[in-house]
Amino acid sequence: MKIYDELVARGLIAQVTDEEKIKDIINSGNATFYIGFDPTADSLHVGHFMALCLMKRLQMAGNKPVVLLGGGTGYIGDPSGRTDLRSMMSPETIQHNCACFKKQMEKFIEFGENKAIMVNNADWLLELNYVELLRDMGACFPVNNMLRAECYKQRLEKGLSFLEFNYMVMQSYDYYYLYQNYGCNMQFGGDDQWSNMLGGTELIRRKLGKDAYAMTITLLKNSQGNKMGKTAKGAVWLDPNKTTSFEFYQYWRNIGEADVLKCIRMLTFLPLEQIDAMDQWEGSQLNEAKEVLAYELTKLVHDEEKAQKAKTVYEVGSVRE
Ligand SMILES: N[C@@H](Cc1ccc(O)cc1)C(=O)O
Repeated sequence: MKIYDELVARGLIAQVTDEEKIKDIINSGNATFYIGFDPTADSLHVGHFMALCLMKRLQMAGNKPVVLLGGGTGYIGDPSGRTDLRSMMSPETIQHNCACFKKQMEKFIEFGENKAIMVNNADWLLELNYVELLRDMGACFPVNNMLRAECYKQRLEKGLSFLEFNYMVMQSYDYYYLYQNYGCNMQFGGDDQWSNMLGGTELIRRKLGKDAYAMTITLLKNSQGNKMGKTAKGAVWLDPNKTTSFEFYQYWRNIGEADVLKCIRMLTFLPLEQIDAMDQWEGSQLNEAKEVLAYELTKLVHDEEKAQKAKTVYEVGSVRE
């Protein structure tokens, strides 16, 4: 099975700009694609993990990943899909968080010559000149379209500042910059990023007369429609100092029966045939499926030994209860 069909079968694709083209490009390993990560905390979380896994899947199919750290966009803060106003981060916090992200990402993605590359948009965004940017790019952003963008929907009722409204321009500029400097022809991101990504493809089309593509990943939601990867204590982090390997294991081991196969499909690297066979499982077998999910993910994020240990501790705990 080619990579595009695998992504479909795993339920990972939400929206695409041009299905046939994207299919063609990623199946033949001709994409140089990027995903941006804003340094909003000092650790990556489950949503980031999904994006990194997607990068890995595409890299395994011969495509070239560009990881973009949002050391520049972090100065603004993406309002997409958020109801609340983000607090502004200091330059020190932004840099610290970028360094934390970098360290964690190196565990998942192979960087180096002919492998993945990492860039930081602080390198080009922070030196932009305001008037020059407005003259160069401003005409490519129809405000009437921007105001209709899905990502601002909730904000238009509650208030959207000019600062946040400009976020889309920055992300679009990134794509335009990476297209020109790295031959980047595709952008991936969470489904809440769709409008920002279209801003970029449109900018490239208007400024350069070229086609560039965008695809979003399905947001991980449970059967009740709530975003997954959150506990009462907050996000499920990848940093073992913030979420221990046991807590991480426990989170996945305790998810709802209705969600377990979907998560295995979307998040693990187990072969699809093996997952399809689990589709018929019911009752106590679903417990076994949860064990598979928790084990596989703990192994990927932490390591095999930690996964084994968490599994044992969990079993002992549930026998005692
Ligand atoms: N806006 C993205 C991060 C991002 C930043 C810069 C980009 O060019 C692309 C993506 C997010 O909040 O998840």
